[in-house]
Amino acid sequence: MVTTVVTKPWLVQKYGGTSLGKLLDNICCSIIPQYAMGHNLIVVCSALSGTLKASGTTSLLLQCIAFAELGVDAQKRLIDLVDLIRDNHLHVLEAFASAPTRVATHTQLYEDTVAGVKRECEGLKRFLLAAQIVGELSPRSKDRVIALGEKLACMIVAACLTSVGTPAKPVFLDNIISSAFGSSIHDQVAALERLGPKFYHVLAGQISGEIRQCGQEIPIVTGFFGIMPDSLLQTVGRGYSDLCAAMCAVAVGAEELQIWKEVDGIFTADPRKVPSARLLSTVTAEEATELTYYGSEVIHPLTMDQISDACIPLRLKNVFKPSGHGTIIYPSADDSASISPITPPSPLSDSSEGLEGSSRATTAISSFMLKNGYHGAQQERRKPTAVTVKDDILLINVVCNRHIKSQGFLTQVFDRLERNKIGVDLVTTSERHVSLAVQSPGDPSALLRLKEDFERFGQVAISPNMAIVTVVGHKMRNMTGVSNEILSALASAKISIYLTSQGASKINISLVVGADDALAAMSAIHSEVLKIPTHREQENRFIPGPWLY
Ligand SMILES: Nc1ncnc2c1ncn2[C@@H]1O[C@H](COP(=O)(O)OP(=O)(O)O)[C@@H](O)[C@H]1O
Ligand SMILES: N[C@@H](CC(=O)OP(=O)(O)O)C(=O)O
Repeated sequence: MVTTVVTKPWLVQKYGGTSLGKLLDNICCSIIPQYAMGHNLIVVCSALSGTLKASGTTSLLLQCIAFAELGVDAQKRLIDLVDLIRDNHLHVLEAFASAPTRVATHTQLYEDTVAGVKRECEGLKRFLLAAQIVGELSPRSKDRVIALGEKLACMIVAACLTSVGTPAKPVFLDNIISSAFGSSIHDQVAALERLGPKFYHVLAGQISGEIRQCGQEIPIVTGFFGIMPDSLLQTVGRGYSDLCAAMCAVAVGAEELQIWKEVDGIFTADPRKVPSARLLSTVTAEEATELTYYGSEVIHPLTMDQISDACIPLRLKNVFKPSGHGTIIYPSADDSASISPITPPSPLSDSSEGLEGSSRATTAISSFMLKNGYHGAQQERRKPTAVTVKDDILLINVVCNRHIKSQGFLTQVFDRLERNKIGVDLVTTSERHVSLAVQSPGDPSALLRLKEDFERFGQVAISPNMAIVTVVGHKMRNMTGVSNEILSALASAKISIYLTSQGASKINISLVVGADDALAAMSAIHSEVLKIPTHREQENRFIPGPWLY
C-alpha cells in the first residue's frame, strides 16, 4: 500500500504591536489556532503597544535610551520607565490568564512567563544603569535595548497560545546576524553590497534553521532580527518586523505572507483622513511600494523586495475582521492570475463591525472579479489607484550663480545633502535652478549647515510646512490626460502647487503643496481624479458598488 504524506503549506503571519496590544485574546484563541489547522504556521510579533504605537514598548525603550544618555541625573526616571514596561507586559499576561473562559491548567506556564518577563526587565535595568554612568550607548547597544520589546511580546504570545492548547515556542533572532556572519560581520556585510538584497537572503537562510528547530510547536518569532553593524533602527528604521516577516516567508517558501493590522487593507486614500476611501482588493507590488514610501505607511518599504523576488504574495488583513479578504499584493502583475491566494478558514468571526469597508462585500466582489475574468492586479484600471500624503516636508529652492558650471552644480548639491544626511523625496531642475522636496531633518542644525553649504552656489530659499501629495496607479503613464485632471482638481480647490514631478516612476505623479492644503488636495484628487464620490454625494444619489476595486 502506498501512503502519501501531505505536507501542509507554510504560512507566515505578522502581528503589529497595536494589534497584539488590543486583541491578544482573539489572535491567540481564534485566528492563530484556526489557520494552524491547515498550515505550517510561523508567527512574527512586533513589540506590544497599548492604543498607539507612539506610546508602545519600542517608543518607551527609545525613551529609556534617552534617559541613559542623560546620565545619572535621570536615574529615577529610567528605573520608573523600565518598571512601567515590565508592568505593562505583566498586565497583558494577567488579563489573558484571568479571562473567564480560561481553564486554570497552566498556572506553572504563566508563573514561568511572569518570572521571565521580570528577569529580562531587571537585566535591562542593570544594563542601562551601567550605561548611565558612561552617559552614552553605542548603536549596537541601542539595538540590544530595542530587541527586548519583541522578545517580551514573543514570550507572552507563546505562553498564551500554549495555554489554550496551541503549542508554541518563542524564537529570538537577536543574535541571528552574528550567527550568520560570525565575528567578521563588518567585512562580510560590506562584501554583500552593504546590506543589499543578498544580505537579507543570507539572513533568511539562517532564520530557516531556527524555525525548523521548533518541530511541532508554532515558532513565535521576534520581529527584531539583529544587532546591525550600523544599528537596525538606522539601517531599516521603525516598522522593521514587516521585513523580518518577509525574510521568514522567504526562508520557508511560504504560500502567503499575511500582515495583520487594524485596517482592512490598502485603501484608495488614508481611510482615517478621507472617509469615502475604498478598500482595494489587489494592488501591484510597485503600487504598494510607492504608496508606502509616499506616506501610506501600511507596510515597511523593504518588505516587498524580499517577497517579490521569491514570488510570494502578501496579504494585509484586519485583526478586527479576520474573515475579510483584505488586500492582496501580488509579487508582479503577471502573477495575479497564476497564484491562488489562501482562503480564510471558516468560521472566523469578526470582533468589530465599526471600521470602514465591508469584508463580506469585498469577498463577494473578488469572486465576481475572478468569475468575470478580472485577475487581480492584471485588471487594468482606467483611473489611478490611490492617493497619499507625506507630511513634514521642506521645499528648498536654489538658484545657482552664473559663474558656476551647470553640469557640476547638481553633483555638488547632492554631495551636500549626503554630507548632512538629508534624504530627498523629489527633485526638479532647469539649467540654473533646482527645487528639492526633502524630509524635515530631526536635527535643525543639519538644515542650517545645509543652507550655508548651498549659499556658496547661489540664492537659497527654504519653505517649511510643506507636504507631498502622490497619485499612484499601475500603468498610469498610459492614462492620457491624468496629469491635466490632477492639476484641474487642485485648481478648482484653489490649491497652489510648488513643485510637480512625473517621469522617474511610471506609476507615480507627485506634487508639493502647503501642509495646510494637503488634506484638501488629497480629497479633491480622490473625488475628481479617482472619481470616488464623497460621502455627501453618496448620500444624495444611488452609487452602485461600492466595493468593485
Ligand atoms: N492608503 C491607505 N490604506 C490604508 N491605511 C492607510 C493608508 N494610508 C495611510 N494609512 C494609515 O496606515 C495605518 C496602518 O494601520 P495600523 O494597523 O494602525 O498600523 P500598525 O500595524 O503599524 O500599528 C492606519 O493608521 C491608516 O490610517
Ligand atoms: N516594534 C517596532 C517594529 C515594528 O515593526 O512595529 P509595528 O509592527 O508595530 O509597526 C516599532 O515600533 O517600530
